[in-house]
Amino acid sequence: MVGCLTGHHYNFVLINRYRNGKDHIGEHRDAEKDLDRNSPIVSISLGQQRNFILKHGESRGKNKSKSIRPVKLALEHGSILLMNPPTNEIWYHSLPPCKTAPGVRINLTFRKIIV
Ligand SMILES: O=C(O)CCC(=O)C(=O)O
Ligand SMILES: [Fe+2]
Repeated sequence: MVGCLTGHHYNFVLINRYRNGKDHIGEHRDAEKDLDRNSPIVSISLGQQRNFILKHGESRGKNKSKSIRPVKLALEHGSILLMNPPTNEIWYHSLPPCKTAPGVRINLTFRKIIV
């Protein structure tokens, strides 16, 4: 299904389970060894809605060289988010804690690894 929707093939799925709003993931770029940089990364969200934040790599920290505003996306149940290349090279992403989110969220990310 994800392959049909996006026109790409994936051979790796990472599943994250966030028990409640305390569980979170800090700013990062996806950096699996041998991740195919030409393939989109597809994220499917199930359960509790949470915010997903994208921060431009040059607009982070004390020595930032640009002032590009972060992008906040509310990932609701059943949503599909595509990070097309080169998004993951340029932007960092995170799922911050959220006090008002009591429920469980499951996230699946489909990726392509060069084998
Ligand atoms: O849960 C999410 O929406 C993001 C997960 C993520 O960034 C990751 O597993 O690398
Ligand atoms: Fe990630």
